Amino acid sequence: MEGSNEEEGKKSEVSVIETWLRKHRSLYVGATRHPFIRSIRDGTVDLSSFKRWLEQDYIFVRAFVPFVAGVLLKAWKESFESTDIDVILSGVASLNDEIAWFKKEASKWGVSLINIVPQKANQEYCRFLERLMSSDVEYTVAITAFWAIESVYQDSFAHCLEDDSKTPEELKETCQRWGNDGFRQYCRALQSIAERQLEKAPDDVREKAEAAFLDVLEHEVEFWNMSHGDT
Ligand SMILES: Cc1ncc(CNC=O)c(N)n1
Repeated sequence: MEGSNEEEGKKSEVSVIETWLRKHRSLYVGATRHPFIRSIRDGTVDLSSFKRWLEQDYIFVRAFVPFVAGVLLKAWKESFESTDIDVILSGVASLNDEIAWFKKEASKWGVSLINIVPQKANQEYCRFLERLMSSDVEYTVAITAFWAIESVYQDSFAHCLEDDSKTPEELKETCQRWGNDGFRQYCRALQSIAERQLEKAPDDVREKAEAAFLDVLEHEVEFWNMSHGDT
């Protein structure tokens, strides 16, 4: 019986996020199985591409900190679940380690992190984050984008650590950073917060969140594209 689930107030079996992942499968795969990631996984990665990614990602991560702080602020104002704060705060804490890691990793590769020029794709991605920090963007939309941003990295780098991968030894630590089990669980925690918010959101907010999810995927593809160095 069509619509009976809703009439009885039951949740449909397929979650909102699962529905989106099915609907936008090719874009999701494009963001998580990008040629740059595939090249790490098959060991053919060009080290100048890797270094370019490292420099640009450091800039991105610095801009990501205030974004996550903004999500924290929205959670505090709009959510009645205090555990949301704990999950988001753990994200802030891991960014602190991450920034230290970037500095260490850059020196290992002889890359300088001062005076890096952000490429166009990076600038656009950072501008997108800034727009999401505006107080008129709902917590549901921001937490959905946050989940998507973290999950693309988790899914991409975990792929480079699968049993049959040929990831070069010197890149494994990078892949571990986002591909490890703790990060996977953190992404799942973000996903369940986003899902809970989406289930109770009005249609227009859910549509805005879906648009933000797609924007994240597109920005991630463009971000990986920068590693080619031809933009
Ligand atoms: C472009 C991009 N997207 C997602 C992440 C993962 N989040 C924090 O580290 C990242 N570092 N860079």
